[in-house]
Amino acid sequence: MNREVEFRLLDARLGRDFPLPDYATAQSAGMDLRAMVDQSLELAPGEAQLVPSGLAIHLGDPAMCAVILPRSGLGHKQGLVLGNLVGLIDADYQGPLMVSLWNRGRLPVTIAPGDRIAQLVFLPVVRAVLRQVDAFAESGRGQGGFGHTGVR
Ligand SMILES: O=c1ccn([C@H]2C[C@H](O)[C@@H](COP(=O)(O)OP(=O)(O)OP(=O)(O)O)O2)c(=O)[nH]1
Repeated sequence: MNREVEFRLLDARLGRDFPLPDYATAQSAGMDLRAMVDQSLELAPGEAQLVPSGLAIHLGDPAMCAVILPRSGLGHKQGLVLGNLVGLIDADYQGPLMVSLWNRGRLPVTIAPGDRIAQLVFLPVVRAVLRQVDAFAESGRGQGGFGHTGVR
């Protein structure tokens, strides 16, 4: 199912010098986000910087959110991941989409204007209402967790 999400172009180079965000294949889950920086930037090993995507989105529907995720190739090969590990975009957020880029590798990484640096995935959200109780009804698992079922 396709849902419409409003977005604003904050950088005139998007759609002119660089493609607008789009799905790379018919079944891609993520839209690539580009580094809309004025000039190339270098991330030293261990360094994180907030990089503008040149876009703002407004989901406007509490049953949706979006997440910013690393690109697998960049993360695995160059160690370029996200400083917040995953970026969560709230339905009521209308500001610029920023990408926290973190070089977790051992070598510097150079980012050029327009480089595809991360991906944006839209997800459904279920919002819970908490109900306080004195005790839980028995579930069978109880408090078992953190490996209580063993490794094999
Ligand atoms: O990688 C990210 C993560 C978040 N955001 C924007 C959208 C999100 O809705 C807003 C706030 O994010 P979050 O709630 O995760 O941040 P916070 O540190 O809890 O700040 P706040 O107090 O502003 O909610 O910042 C981004 O642009 N990029």
